Amino acid sequence: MKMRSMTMVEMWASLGSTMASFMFVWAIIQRYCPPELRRYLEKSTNRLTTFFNPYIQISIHEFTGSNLKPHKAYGRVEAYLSVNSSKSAKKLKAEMVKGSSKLVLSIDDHEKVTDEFRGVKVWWVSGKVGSSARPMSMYHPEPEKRYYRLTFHKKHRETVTESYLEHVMQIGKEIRGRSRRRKLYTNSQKHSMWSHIVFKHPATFDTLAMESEKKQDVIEDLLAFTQSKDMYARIGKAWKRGYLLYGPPGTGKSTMIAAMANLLDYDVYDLELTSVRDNTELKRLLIETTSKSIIVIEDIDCSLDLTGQRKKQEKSPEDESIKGKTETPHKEKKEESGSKVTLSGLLNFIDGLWSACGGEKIIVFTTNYVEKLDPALTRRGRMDKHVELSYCSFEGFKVLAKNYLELEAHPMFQSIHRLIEETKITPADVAENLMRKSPREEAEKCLSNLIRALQEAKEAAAKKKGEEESDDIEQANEDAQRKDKQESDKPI
Ligand SMILES: Nc1ncnc2c1ncn2[C@@H]1O[C@H](COP(=O)(O)OP(=O)(O)OP(=O)(O)O)[C@@H](O)[C@H]1O
Repeated sequence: MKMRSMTMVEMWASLGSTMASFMFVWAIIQRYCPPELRRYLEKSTNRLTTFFNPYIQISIHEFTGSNLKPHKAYGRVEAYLSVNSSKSAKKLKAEMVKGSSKLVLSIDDHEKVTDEFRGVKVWWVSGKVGSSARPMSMYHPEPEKRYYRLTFHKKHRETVTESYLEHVMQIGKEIRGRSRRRKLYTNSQKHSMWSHIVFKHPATFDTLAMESEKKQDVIEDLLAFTQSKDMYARIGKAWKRGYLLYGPPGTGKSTMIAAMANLLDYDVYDLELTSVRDNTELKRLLIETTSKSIIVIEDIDCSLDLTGQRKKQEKSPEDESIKGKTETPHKEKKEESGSKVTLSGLLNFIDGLWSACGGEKIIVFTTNYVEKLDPALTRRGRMDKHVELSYCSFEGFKVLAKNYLELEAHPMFQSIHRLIEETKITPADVAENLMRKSPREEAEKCLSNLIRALQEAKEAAAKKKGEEESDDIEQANEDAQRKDKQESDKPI
């Protein structure tokens, strides 16, 4: 027994001295060897260890090369590990994501976690390079480059590369989708590029004042669109759908776009056409939009003189550039935009080759004056669905009364029902009257405000109609007198 323990001690002592000698030799090599020989030795040692090492490693980097955008795969691994392995990790990082009050946990740098998939054990470790390395310059230190490294036994190569990684990507994508904050993009004139803020709008189809049948039709159309990827591929059509929302100001066109984005969980790109310099810039902005998004051009009739352009285009080549016209008798006059976007550029934007890039996109145009639009723009195929938003009906009022006053029925509803059917009032005006001016204001007060507004609107309409009728009579009299005079002036 004594003999055996002596042997162990000796063995450890000899191993220790071998290690020490090896380290010494390695230090000498590092210091005195020419770089070429050192690199050769490093390579050979690496090859040797790899040959004997039964484990395989896969690294997933946040950035590679000169890429400025982080790799999707890195984000998905991060999301996957934050949920699946953060419970077993001993060192975690907690970060507050901008715009959210929730702390997001992820495994800390150089922390190792274990995961299991179909009985296969794998290890993940997070790391970073760059920050501690020599800075590129005092003013431009080399940015930190983070990565995740996956280690597994070589006998599981097939399971890991063919199934496990796909599983991680899939789950990571779902987790990111759930925690994703949607964005509202707009194109700024200065840099002609998209800038964004977090998109938060409370509007839903439930809070939208609109006939329920019409509403249901739009909801079904939108949902059918999102589930029709295969159908679009089969018929060889780009996976996009055009909506034209039209109706008087204050009838809920913008509100409906917000409800659409909330229903589908899409980002919104609010395209200010008058800020787009020309067709090339329009194309570039389109290419930069991501999938699962709604691209909106509001008040299309005010953004460009589309009818004027069409006439000119009939005479001149297609690509003739015409200055964006901002004049409109109905809307506020906008500043001279200097935009050279043409109708053909806009049509290309909707259904040219580039419009198919990215997939799953909805394009929405809004206008107060549908009759002013060029038919080329609104024809089916380009604008697949035309939705009219109109004056408030009694059904619409009931939605607003529920939203604003939490009322589903009230004796005063009867008068409102009668008046609203006889009057043209926008949902925006109804909403304005139903809004409590202070938290203590009684619902009855708001309902009487609305009744008064409806009566005033009815009287104003009757007065206008009376004036128009007397104008018509006056005009008819004048016409008759002129005709009589012409008759009497005729030579007999
Ligand atoms: N159909 C509606 N349902 C619910 N709220 C509405 C509706 N229409 C208007 N509103 C209310 O009126 C406000 C203005 O409406 P919105 O901006 O959606 O109208 P619009 O038709 O887009 O007007 P414009 O043509 O002037 O852009 C909204 O913020 C909302 O509070």
